[in-house]
Amino acid sequence: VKKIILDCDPGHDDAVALLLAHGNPEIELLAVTTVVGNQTLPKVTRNALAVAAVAGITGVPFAAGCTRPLIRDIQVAPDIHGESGLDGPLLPEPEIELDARHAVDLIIETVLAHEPGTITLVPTGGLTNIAMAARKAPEIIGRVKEVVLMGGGYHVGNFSAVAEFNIAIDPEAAHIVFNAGWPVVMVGLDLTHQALATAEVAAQIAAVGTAPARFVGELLEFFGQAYKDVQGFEAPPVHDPCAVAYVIDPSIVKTRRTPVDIELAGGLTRGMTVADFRMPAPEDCRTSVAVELDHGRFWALVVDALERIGER
Ligand SMILES: Nc1ccc([C@@H]2N[C@H](CO)[C@@H](O)[C@H]2O)cc1
Ligand SMILES: [Ca+2]
Repeated sequence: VKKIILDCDPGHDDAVALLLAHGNPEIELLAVTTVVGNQTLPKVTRNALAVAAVAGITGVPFAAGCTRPLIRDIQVAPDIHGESGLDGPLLPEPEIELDARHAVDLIIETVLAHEPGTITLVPTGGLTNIAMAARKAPEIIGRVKEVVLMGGGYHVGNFSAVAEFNIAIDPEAAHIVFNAGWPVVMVGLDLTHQALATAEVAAQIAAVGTAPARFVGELLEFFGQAYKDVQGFEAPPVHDPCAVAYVIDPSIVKTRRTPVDIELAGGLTRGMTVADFRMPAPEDCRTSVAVELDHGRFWALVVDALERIGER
């Protein structure tokens, strides 16, 4: 079993990542933390609790984190996720109470409470909480097994020509996370743009025939229309569950060990994850980038998780 902390900004694809983590038997979800990103902190936090209610997630602490990036002003993404951050389906009222701790403290306490090298951090939003945790308690850096994050891209951008949203909204936080010294697997847009929720995928999800599956169907319908209107995609790339899928079964995502650093000063390139593919990768390189997705096995994991969740 792989123990993870999911740090997210739900967000349609964050919601699918949370359901995959909850439904897959290989994953032990130790904590869920929220961070400002797709929408403001109150909205993404409410959305995370709503997804928990849809799937019947209990006994897992949910804590809210940073309300704004370290340096930059808040920049949300209503064009893709809507005003609520999870537009499309009707959102149920929360069924669990938010943990009283700040997300940064929950992350630190959870890592320190478990054996070193047993917890994987899975950030699927901006890296503000993760950076703050590393700064407040540097002793967690050596104890985290690895950071498997959805963010960045070595040949693809969405926030700009060369930068990806999760990195670009808080590049200083990303710089801290990529340079902290723990192993980092960057599941970027080069990979997640292969995770398209095609009509066939939507049909497989609908065939599960449960309320949570219908909820995901409605999420993907809104997400798909937004991606079509705003970014001209025929089918939406469901980014965040790709990071969870890598933790479940690394053979589903081909990676390459490659130095990656974050551009902080550039005009055109601010927030860019600069990957250095020159060979050979330095011996001390602890960052990898995701290159190729097994689309069929990825979506089979998502459908399987929904089947296991059942009617919650
Ligand atoms: N246009 C757009 C903006 C932000 C996101 C969010 N940021 C990441 C993809 O850039 C994912 O985590 C997703 O939740 C997706 C699309
Ligand atoms: Ca996200």
